[in-house]
Amino acid sequence: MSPPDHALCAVLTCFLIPIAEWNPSCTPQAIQTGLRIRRLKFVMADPDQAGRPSAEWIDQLPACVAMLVGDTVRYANPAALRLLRARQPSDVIGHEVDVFIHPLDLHRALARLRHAEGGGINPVTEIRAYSCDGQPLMLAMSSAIVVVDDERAVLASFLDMTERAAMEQRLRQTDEDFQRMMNTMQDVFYRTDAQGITRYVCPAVKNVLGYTAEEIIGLPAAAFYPDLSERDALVAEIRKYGAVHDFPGRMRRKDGVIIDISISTQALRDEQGQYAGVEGIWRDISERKALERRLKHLATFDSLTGIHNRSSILGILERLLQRRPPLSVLLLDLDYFKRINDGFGHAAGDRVLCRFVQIIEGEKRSRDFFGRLGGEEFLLILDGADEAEAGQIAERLRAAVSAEAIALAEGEAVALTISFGMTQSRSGDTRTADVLVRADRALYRAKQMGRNCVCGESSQGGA
Ligand SMILES: Nc1nc2c(ncn2[C@@H]2O[C@H](COP(=O)(O)OP(=O)(O)OP(=O)(O)O)[C@@H](O)[C@H]2O)c(=O)[nH]1
Repeated sequence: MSPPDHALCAVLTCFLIPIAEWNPSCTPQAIQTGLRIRRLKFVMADPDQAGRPSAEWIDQLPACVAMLVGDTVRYANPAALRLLRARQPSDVIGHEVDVFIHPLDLHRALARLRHAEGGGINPVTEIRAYSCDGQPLMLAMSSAIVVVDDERAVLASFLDMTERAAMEQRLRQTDEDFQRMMNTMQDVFYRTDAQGITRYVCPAVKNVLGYTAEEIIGLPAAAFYPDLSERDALVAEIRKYGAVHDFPGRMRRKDGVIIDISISTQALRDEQGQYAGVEGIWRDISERKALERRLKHLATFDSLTGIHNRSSILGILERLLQRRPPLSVLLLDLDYFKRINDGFGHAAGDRVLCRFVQIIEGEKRSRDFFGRLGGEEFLLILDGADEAEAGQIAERLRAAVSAEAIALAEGEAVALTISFGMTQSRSGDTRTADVLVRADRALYRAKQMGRNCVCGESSQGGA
């Protein structure tokens, strides 16, 4: 094989092998044909006639082939002309090669084309190029020096990589966008496989759980749940509905602290439709949960004394009224409380209120409900207590309060007494007001009778 035969064969083989994979009609036989380079004849004089090789097989090649003499294109096969969007061969043939090469790649490309002085084959390189109508192209080019008709020429073969380059660029861009998004996310994006092993987790996991993504990837997601039944419930829900939104859960941080999270995630399916894991987001909602708990507490409990507030205790009473009697209700009102405020100040009055609540909390039964209706008026619900039992309990509470000299900050102490109005629920009671009106009437009588006593609906009260 002469050197030009060898060179063309090698240059074309660089591309024909991949081309053969794309186009089964391009067989190794076609590559073999490349050995007939000796029979190429080029008409160098007329550009329109130039480059008509006598061997027509080269015109049939799907690979783009061009021949340069000096820097001028002397031959381009139809595939090359199509790629360069030539309307006729003279759009390419007879032109300087630099017309078709991007200025930033020109130096490198020409150096490559001229490089094969030693008779070697230039390895494939990618260059940016232009078609005849100025469209940008990305070409993969290989070349070799050949001698044709005693003239030194460069044989170049190239493939259109424009689509692939654009696709790679899009992929790179998509990947960069994804990484940027992941790096700036506050929430944790994650993916597990069908076995629940964490396959991806974004860097935000460091802020949320205290672990780096590398520490977590490869571990079972279940390892971070303090209660496995919570994770099982999540997975069951995802398998059932395909996705969950704002699913409540908890996770254990690296420092052992349990945090509240919200999970929005969906099931992944493989090509056969089989469950392949989950992909979604955890959001650290510890602050939100703490705020919710705080708001709920504020909405339920009295801020000064910590017991049920008015709406909460009346809600409990309403609920208990639906049940069967016996149910007793005590209305408690501090006696002459205004004098304490006036004599020792409002802050001392607050201290007395708090201590009074502590005494009642300590004396009432654990099943009883105690709440502040407002000011110095309180409600105690004695579930399951009839009139006799309720009377005994009320008397015990009254005695406990009056027995204590309540200490004030200034080293002083004050005596406190309570008046009680007591009533029992009746089968016709449907509204809290029905019960409260009777309790209030009884309390009024207790006040009338000199205070520090318990009055029922019919009783005369006693202290
Ligand atoms: N320190 C304090 N005082 C309160 C609070 N809520 C209501 N009070 C006071 O409770 C007092 C209630 O006075 P009154 O309605 O005259 O009742 P009283 O002095 O207890 O007299 P009787 O109920 O008739 O025995 C008023 O001085 C209110 O300002 C509170 O949260 N803190």
